[in-house]
Amino acid sequence: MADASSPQPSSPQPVAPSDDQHAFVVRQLGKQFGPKIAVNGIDLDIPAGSFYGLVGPNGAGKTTAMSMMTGLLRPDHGKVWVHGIEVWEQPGAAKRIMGVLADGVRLFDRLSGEQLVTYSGLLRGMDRELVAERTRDLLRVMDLNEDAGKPVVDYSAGMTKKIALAAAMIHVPKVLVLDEPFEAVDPVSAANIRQILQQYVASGGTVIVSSHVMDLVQRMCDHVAIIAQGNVLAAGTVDEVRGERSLDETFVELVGGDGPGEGLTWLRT
Ligand SMILES: Nc1ncnc2c1ncn2[C@@H]1O[C@H](COP(=O)(O)OP(=O)(O)OP(=O)(O)O)[C@@H](O)[C@H]1O
Repeated sequence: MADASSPQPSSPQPVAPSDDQHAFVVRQLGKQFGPKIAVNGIDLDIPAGSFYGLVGPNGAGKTTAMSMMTGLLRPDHGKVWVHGIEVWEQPGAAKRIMGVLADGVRLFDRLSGEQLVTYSGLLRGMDRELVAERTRDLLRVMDLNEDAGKPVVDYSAGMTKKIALAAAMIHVPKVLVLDEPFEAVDPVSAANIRQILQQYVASGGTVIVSSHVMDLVQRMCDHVAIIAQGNVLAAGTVDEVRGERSLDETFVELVGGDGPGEGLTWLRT
């Protein structure tokens, strides 16, 4: 029996990373909404220069985790460092080195696409001419030139995703955190965006994407974490996580793919 006078093992304390090898270090990060534990004290180590996929079923806690990692949603507990900067201690410094495509966060959608991207650059304190030059490039690669003058509120879902992505990139952050960047985006634009992100990673940047599309994550990412019910079930390089199987098979096995049983017996024609 443990001696009551001897020191008791304390719960693991978040430890600040002392190196710059990690874009993100996440320790014991948690969030609860009423009775629902959305994120259950997760740990993640995201190497600098990696293309990192966060995958999980609907409601797994991906958006909640990403929001806490990027300073958009205050955690109940735990800590996050981005390139060694503690996000909730130094939010200004942390946000300066991040570009974020958030899910469900309202944009200034009365602005035109061009104005929105320009505004993002100017808010970051960038030089006006540089902003104009990069805005032109971003609108071109996102295939939004023709709609540059249209209010974002009138954009389609895919166009809105692309303009928000452009706004997240204009200041050349060290880390891009993108929640479902390809959702609703057409295949040609998605291929362009993938190529841009791959070049960005090759130049030393880090990309973290959430996605439900396992095939895409397997092809595009070098690291992956599988999240379900607020817990990290597996994390590492894509090859470590999937082993001999496809990522899709690993995902279904880890997350549980019993299927709907008899399904909807009445939905027959
Ligand atoms: N603001 C909120 N209030 C109450 N519950 C919330 C809130 N945000 C998220 N949740 C709940 O937390 C859980 C995790 O949600 P989250 O949006 O993080 O999942 P997700 O993995 O991003 O899902 P999806 O892939 O469907 O976007 C869900 O059960 C969701 O209903």
